[in-house]
Amino acid sequence: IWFMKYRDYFSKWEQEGIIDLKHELAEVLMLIASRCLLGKEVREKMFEEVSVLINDLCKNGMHFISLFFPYIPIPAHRQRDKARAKLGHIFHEIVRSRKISGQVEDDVLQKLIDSKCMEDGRSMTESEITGLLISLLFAGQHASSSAASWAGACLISHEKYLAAAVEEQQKIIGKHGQHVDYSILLEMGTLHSCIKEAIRMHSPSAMVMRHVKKNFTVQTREGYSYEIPEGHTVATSIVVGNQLPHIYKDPHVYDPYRFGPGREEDKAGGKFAFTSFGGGRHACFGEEYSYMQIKVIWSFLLRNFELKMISPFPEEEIDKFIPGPKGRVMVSYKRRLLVST
Ligand code: HEM
Repeated sequence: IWFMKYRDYFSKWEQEGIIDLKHELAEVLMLIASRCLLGKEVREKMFEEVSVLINDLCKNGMHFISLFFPYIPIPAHRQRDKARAKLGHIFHEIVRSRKISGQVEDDVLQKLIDSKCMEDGRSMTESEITGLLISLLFAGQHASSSAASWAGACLISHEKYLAAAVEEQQKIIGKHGQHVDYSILLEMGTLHSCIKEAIRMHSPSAMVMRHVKKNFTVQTREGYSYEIPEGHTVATSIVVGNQLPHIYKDPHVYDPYRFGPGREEDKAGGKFAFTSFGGGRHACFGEEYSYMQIKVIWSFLLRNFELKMISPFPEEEIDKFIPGPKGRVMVSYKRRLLVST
């Protein structure tokens, strides 16, 4: 499904041209989210409307200030709340109409409708389903779109790794032709490392937070001890963690081979060395899904287009808690069809 969606989407590109990579990837990922998460009602009848509302939600609800003061009355929060209310109304209606008509679909929305509460076996209410669906979209779509853009910006700007990723695609085409499936995606080790390195350097999530349920002690590498009392909230910076020089050699250098055989700096660094997807019981459950969809996009683009970055390498959106590349990421493209080596 993903491969077909991407092929359809990118078929509207001309023989050659210039695009804003960030905008294109956000659009195509929204299409995928609407196919896999939201269901055919949104896809067929209200894709435009829902895309605009989700964009409003992401644009206005991702400021750092929202993390600490989520209800502070600022214009961005008013826009966010308006979009959330409208989305709530739309999903409420969809869930209600599926329940009344008995219509069953193969999507995440249906899984939520059919699920039962572990504690008392009851079904979820329409407003609980709506809330979960929106938080899934919020958690997934925006982070994946940021990661896919960073992955592209890093790849296109580093000729050595771009060439290695293209060569890997050529070898895979030699083995499997243009067909791509789950097991073929697993063979794309170089592309996987290029994406992972972009996510390490430009993590879509800035920090992970936990509420302390029991006192505990933290021991630092320098030998200092800190008591963390129950009731406190602790936060760890993913950005700092992913750049620690005792774990990552030359952490500011884009070097996808650091994850490869013989180095595996993330694994050698211990369980929590790579925290872009968090860790422990509440680690991101969309990690594998994200890598898969970003690999499908980038294998498709590498096979079908020659790409060149024509704007400067983007800065981070430091005022957002899911930071993407700041401004537009302008890329020129030319169609090609990659063949095996
Ligand atoms: C590159 C893309 C993504 C990144 C970088 C990312 C990152 C994160 C991070 C850092 C957390 C917090 C983990 C923690 O507190 O330990 C998280 C949680 C979560 N993510 Fe993702 N995420 C991505 C994509 C997705 C996708 C595609 C989905 C769903 C389709 C998703 C669903 C979730 C959910 C539901 C949680 C909450 C888990 C819990 O609290 O138990 N994420 N994600």
